[in-house]
Parts: sequence; C-alpha cells; structure tokens
Amino acid sequence: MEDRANYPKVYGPSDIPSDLKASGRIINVTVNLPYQIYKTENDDAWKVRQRRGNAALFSSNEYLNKETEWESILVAWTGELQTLDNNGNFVGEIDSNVSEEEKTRITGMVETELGGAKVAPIWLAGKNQKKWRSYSENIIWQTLHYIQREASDGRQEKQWWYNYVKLNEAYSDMICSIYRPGDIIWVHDYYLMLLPQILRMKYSEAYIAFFIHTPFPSSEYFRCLSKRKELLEGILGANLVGTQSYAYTRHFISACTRLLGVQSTPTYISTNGAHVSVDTLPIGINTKLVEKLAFEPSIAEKVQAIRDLYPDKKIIVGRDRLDNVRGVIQKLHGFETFLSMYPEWQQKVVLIQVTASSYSGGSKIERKTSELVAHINGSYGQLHFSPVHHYPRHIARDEYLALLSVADLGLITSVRDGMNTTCLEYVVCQKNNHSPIILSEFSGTAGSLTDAVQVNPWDSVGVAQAINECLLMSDERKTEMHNKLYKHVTTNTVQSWVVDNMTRLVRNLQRHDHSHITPGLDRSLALSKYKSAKDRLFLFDYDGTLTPIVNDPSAAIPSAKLVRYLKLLSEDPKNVIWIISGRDEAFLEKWIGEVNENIGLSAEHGCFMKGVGQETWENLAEKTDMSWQNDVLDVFNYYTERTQGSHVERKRIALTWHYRRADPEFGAFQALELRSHLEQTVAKKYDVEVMTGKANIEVRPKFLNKGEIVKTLVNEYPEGKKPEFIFCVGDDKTDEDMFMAIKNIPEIADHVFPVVVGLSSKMTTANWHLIDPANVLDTLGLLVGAVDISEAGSGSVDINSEGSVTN
Ligand SMILES: O=P(O)(O)OC[C@H]1O[C@@H](O)[C@H](O)[C@@H](O)[C@@H]1O
Repeated sequence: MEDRANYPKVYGPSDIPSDLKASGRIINVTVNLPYQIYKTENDDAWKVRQRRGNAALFSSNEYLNKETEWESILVAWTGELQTLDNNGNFVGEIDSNVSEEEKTRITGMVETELGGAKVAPIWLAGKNQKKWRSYSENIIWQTLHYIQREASDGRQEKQWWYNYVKLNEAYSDMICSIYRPGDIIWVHDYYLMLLPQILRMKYSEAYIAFFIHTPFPSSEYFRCLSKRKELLEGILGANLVGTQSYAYTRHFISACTRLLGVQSTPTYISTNGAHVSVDTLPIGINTKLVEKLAFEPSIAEKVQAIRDLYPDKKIIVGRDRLDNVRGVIQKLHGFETFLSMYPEWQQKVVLIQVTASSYSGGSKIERKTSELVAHINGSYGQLHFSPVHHYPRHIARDEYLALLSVADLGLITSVRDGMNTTCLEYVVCQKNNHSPIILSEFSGTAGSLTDAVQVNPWDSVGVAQAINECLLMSDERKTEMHNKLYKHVTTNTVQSWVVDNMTRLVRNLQRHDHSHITPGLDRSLALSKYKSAKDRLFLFDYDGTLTPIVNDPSAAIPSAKLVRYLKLLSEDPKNVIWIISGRDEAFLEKWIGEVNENIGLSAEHGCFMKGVGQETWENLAEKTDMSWQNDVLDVFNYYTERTQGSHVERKRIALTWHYRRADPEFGAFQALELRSHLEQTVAKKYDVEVMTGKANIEVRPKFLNKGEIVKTLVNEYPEGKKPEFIFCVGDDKTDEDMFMAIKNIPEIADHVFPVVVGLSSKMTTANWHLIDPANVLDTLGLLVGAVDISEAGSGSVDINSEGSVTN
C-alpha cells in the first residue's frame, strides 16, 4: 500500500507540478444549484432560497471559492422552477422556458448569494421537470441502497434512461462551452455517472474526478441494473473515483472487474493501459462554520427552551429523512425494546424524532412510523407524557442545531447511508456536553467514526442495550469518547476532503501516463472517405469486435444484423472483406463462410486462410513442429483441474485456456500463474507465443500473426492500385499487430482507419475507438446506408449558449 500521509498536499493550483499544466480552475459539477429558484403566488418576481440537503457538498464549493487560490465554476442544473405559497410550501411547477434576460438576472442573484462565486446554470426546457431525475432517483438510487425494484416490462425505464442520457449530455455541452485545457472537472454523484466518459471522448487529456456520495453496493446487487455496463464505463472516464468508505471502494472495483472484465488492484482499475484510481475519501463538514453557528446565543436560548420542556428527562435525538433506508422504523423498534427491557427508564427518557419527507419511501413508511409512534406512546406513555415526540417536518437550521446540542444521546440507525453528516454535526454541537452517539454500522460514516457506539439496526435488542449503556455511561468515558470523535471531525473536514481529492487526483495523473487516449471514430469522416473511395478493404477481428464476448465462446454467433450488414457490404463490388480471427476454421466456416462466400477468412491468428469466393482453406503452419501442443495441454489441464469454471479449447494448431466462467478474481490470478508457468517452460523450449486474451490464455506458433496476414493481403494489390479506404477493427492485443501492419505501409497510410473496440483510455496503436460491438455494427450500418448518422453517432441535445436545451 502507498504511504498517502507523505504525499505533498495539493491545496491550490500552485501545488500542482508544472508538467501537468494546470489552468488553476476547477469546474465543479453537481446536480443542483445550492439555491432553489422560485416565485411566490401572486408575485411575478423570481426569488432564490437556499436548497435543503447536500450541505457538505455545497460548502466544499464555498471553500473552493472563498478560501483557496482555485478559480472555481459551479456547473449545475437549476432544478425544478417552482411556485411556492407564502409559507414556502410547494404549489406548482413553473414551465422553465425562461427568457434570456431573466436567466442572466437569476444567475446574478445566485452568484451574489454565493458571495460572488461563478455559476453556469443548466436550464432544461419544458414541462414535467421531474423527468430529469426519474432514472437516477427511481432506478439508480434504489440499487445503490440495496432496494429491489418490482419487475416491469421496462418501457418506462427506457424513457427515463433516455432523459438520463440527455441530462448528462446537457451537462457535457455546458462544460464544453467553458472548458479550457488544464481545468480540473470534478463531477458529483449518481445523476451524472455517464458524464466522465462523455467528456473523456471529447477531451482525451482532461483531468476528471468523480465522487460517489452514496453507498456503492456489492456487484451482486449492482448487476441487477440493465444499464450496469454503461454506468460503470461512464464513471471510468474519470482519472479518479472517490467513495465514502472502504467497503464502497471494494464494491465498485469488484463491480468493474466482474461486469466489465477490467483488471484491478485494491486502489486502481486498469482498462488496458488507462489507470483509474479508486480511493476512499470520506466527506467531512465545515466544522468551523457549524461550531460558530451552534454556539451563538440564540441557539443557547433554544436549547434552554427544549430543556425546560423535559426538565427531568434524558433526551434522545434523531433527525432523519423519512425513506426506506434511514432506519426510522428500526429506531422505533429499538427504542420500544429499550423501554420494555429496562422499565426503570420508563417516564425518564424521551425520544425526539424529526423526520423530513423524501422522494423514496412515501406514504407507506409515513403510515408505519405514525402507527409505531402511537403504539409506543400508547404502551409506555401516560396522560401527561409521551415517550416519543415525532415531528414530521423540515426544521430550521437553528432549531436543528439546538436539538443536536441539547441531546443526552444521538441515535442514528440507518440501514444504508453514504455519509451521515447529522452525526458529524452532532459531534461538533456536543463540544461542551460530550453526550455520546449511537451509529449504525451500515452507514458509510461508521468506517470513519470508529469511536462512536456502533449498532446493527436490525438487532433491536442490541440497539436497546446500547441506549442503556450510553445513558449510564460515566462522564469520564463520555469525555474520552467525545474527544476522539471531535478530533476526527475537526481533522477530516470538508476542506481537507477537497484537498485530499485534489492531491489524489494529481498523484494519479503523475503516476500514470495519460497520453494514450484514443478519440472516438469520426463517423462522418469515415463515411465521406468510404463514399469517395474506388477500392475499399475491410479487416475485421471477430470476438469482441463483431460479436460481444459471451460466457460460452461457442455461443458467440453472428447476429442477424451483422449478417445483413456484411451481406450489403460484400455486395458492393468496390469492397473486399476479410475476417481475421483467432477462431478455428470450423467455426468461421459454419457461421460466416456458409452464409456468405464473398468474405475472406483467416483462422487461428493467421494459421489458416480461405480467400474471397474460394472453397478450400490453406494451412500456413503445415510444416510446423506441433510437439509443443502436448506440453501446453499438460499445463492447461493442470490449471483446469484447479480452477472451477475454466476449460480448454483445442483448435487444430492454437490452444486456448478459458476462464470466463470462473470467479473473475481467482481466474485472473490463475491465468497469471499459468502464463508464467508456460513462459518458464514451453515458451523457452519451442518457438511459440503465449498470449493473454479476454479471460483466456492462448498459445500459437510465433512466426504467424494477424499482422502478417494483413501485410500479405495489402501486398496482393498491385503497385499504385492499393485500396483507398481501409477499415481495420479489433479489440484485443493480437489485433494490435493488424493496426501496426497497416499503419506501417507508407503507400496506404492516408487511407487507413485502424479502430480499436473499447474505452478511449485503452492502450492501443489504433487511431480511433468505438465503445463496443454494437457501436461497430452501427458504424457498418452507416456505411451501407441502413443507419442514419444521428443514430450512429453519440447523439446530443442542442443547447444554447445559456445552457438551455432547445430540442
Ligand atoms: O481473434 P478473435 O476473433 O478476437 O478471437 C480470439 C479468441 O476468442 C475466443 O473467444 C475464442 O474462443 C478463441 O478461439 C479465439 O482465439
């Protein structure tokens, strides 16, 4: 493990090494502005007021602006524009087609509220603004918090997903309009998971950080999302991914390893050359500010007023959002168990529970909470006293701080929670009283506040015992515990969180070479070159290029779409098409040759060839000594017996050991061992090459490779008559030989399109990239006229200079 304590800290742009050429600007990207934009009934003037929630995130932006050398620009959606009544309650949504003058004025109002900070608001046109949140809040949020959704036909989800993509694209367009090389782009939260990759495709060298503010579930859970791959790949466009707790870091890396097949260490994900560092960087609060506010005289008065209401009682305090994960129900069960297990506390303890409504949970949870409160008060209360005081409403900041200050015990029983900032604020408010806090072990905060009393909220007896223990705790023990918590909270603040994120990002950029960024294929350029060329040559790899990688290699058969596009391509007399694969003759013959005789085939990485329109195969390795095969098989079999789910594919010449169906981490480990075993033995004895493929290890004679085949094919064209358009696509290390071969033939260099399938960050010699086989098919569809350029491209929304979506 690296010694992070010794990193030189990055407090501001001047701490960034000059070779990174930082601009000194941070583009901070959040889902909402810190201020809500609204009108009141019967008044046409726009107003702004502070938005509830995300206090820590917003104060990090404030810190950047007011206390550092960074120039920061906040890019955020305005959120729904609303009409409120005179008490500040929601009345209705305002159609957000706001005039340009009004937008400028409102932006100015927000900037003034933020003390002059620069903001670039995104205005999303149209009614029903909630739609921009639907996918994030109904699908992603649920999964991140382990909430299983009801099965559905997916139609609504599809519409939500469409809007999710559009929202991310709208952000990208706004960022592109202000981006300067050397800017750091810091993207926050699950609403914007696609954004890092969209930006990476536009700015290959951009410095991008992404922070996951919520929990990140086990890969077993995350895999339930139908868009799991897109979301993970979206995030991996960043150079740094930050999480709230070590468990979430582990889960995120494991999801990427298991669902995308990338390689990883406990702190890095490596996608063929690009290194994304994944780090646990729990957010803190602005301790100084909270402390200043909490100890103002007006708060002391409020504290006294609450104390006077319950003069002879111990006060337990809870403040939670009322949703499926904050554990209010569990808390009430724990409290009831406490009253029944320790009757001596009855009439001597009151639980003040404040709950704010939330977008998840809804009326069912509200009803259940009220029922439980009534039940506890009915069972343990008296005419003049109720043990639970439930306030289902938002409370003002001063009331909130007073509540945290007056408490004899804080009680947090969330069943899933990224970072519970109430808990951190509680510690600050208890600077003088030192009351203890009980914290759920399922909160991301538990990983940071190891000195709090931790409970399993599902164990109501355990919660009851912890309450009793805390109420009986000696003053010395309380002080000892508080001092540790206070030290933690005042050391790990929102300010240090910003510094740690920047330090880690810079450290990662320095450690790894990021110059290997491949731009997305310029499809309009490819189309125009294709159209103007008289002779064209297509060189396709098969697995992972024309078909997706699947668990069972024999199931990777061509789709109907692929067959149709290959047919259309091969019917054009200007086109010559070759599939150059590691597959054996039998497979290629059955699935390609028998369906379309106008395609040339090369099998087993160049060992066999069958030309366009020919019937027989040529064996280029006929005279090769094959005695190496038995030695390789012995080693393969040894590892197969010891790696559940692995198997050997025997081809006529090449041999492949597959571990796609094995546990990915164990499989990868065994593959490393196997490879080194072969390199120490067989590869020293024979002229063979050991190759690492996608969840496989292959061995074949050295003198043949895909590059040699490509050279042969191009050289068959007479001098001066070389093809004017060469489209060569592949996804694997073996395909790099093809890319190198066509790039090294000077006469054709201007006409070649070497395209790698994979992320832009993939280490490759190709000039362009396409994300996956579906993208490859769309591109072929474009060339044959079956797909429109707008469908084949990344697709984007039209957005004007103010950031408004216009279509
Ligand atoms: O070169 P391609 O088409 O990507 O194939 C690579 C490998 O892909 C695997 O899926 C096949 O089982 C192997 O036989 C093959 O060698």
